[in-house]
Amino acid sequence: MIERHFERIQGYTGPLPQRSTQYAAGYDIAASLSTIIEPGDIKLVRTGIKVKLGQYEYLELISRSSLARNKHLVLPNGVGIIDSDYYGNPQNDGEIMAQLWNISDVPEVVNAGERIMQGIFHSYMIADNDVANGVRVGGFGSTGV
Ligand SMILES: O=c1ccn([C@H]2C[C@H](O)[C@@H](COP(=O)(O)OP(=O)(O)OP(=O)(O)O)O2)c(=O)[nH]1
Repeated sequence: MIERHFERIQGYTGPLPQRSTQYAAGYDIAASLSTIIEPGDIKLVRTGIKVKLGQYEYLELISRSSLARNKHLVLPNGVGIIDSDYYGNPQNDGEIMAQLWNISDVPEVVNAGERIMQGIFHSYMIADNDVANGVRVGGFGSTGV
């Protein structure tokens, strides 16, 4: 059986991500800490959540469309990819981080408990001649420039 589920990072007591309707594709993910993002700044917002994935699976992290409309916060990288080997990494235990860019000219506040992202499970394929054998130690540039 493939294990695929969300877990809390140690110390976080908030809710686990949920889908809001029977046919929603995305699991809504909330900020775990209130964060102020200054105009033009990009910040990593904590979620308190990690995700256990099966082999050849990833979680696609997309912002909720209301976030851009209501708060002028967007993902500068378009989408975030949460790799299965990010789970439990020695740097931050695999905490899912929302990388948010304030495109307005006023400071914007993300409140703890506010649903900001959605996570969608996907599977992927690899090439026949794939030789990758590195071990992930973190995220956000941990494998080099
Ligand atoms: O929005 C994001 C994007 C990435 N990550 C985490 C999970 C992912 O598995 C890891 C690496 O992401 P990515 O491969 O996109 O970043 P990179 O800049 O290539 O860094 P690395 O060298 O660590 O792979 O960082 C997040 O928490 N949120």
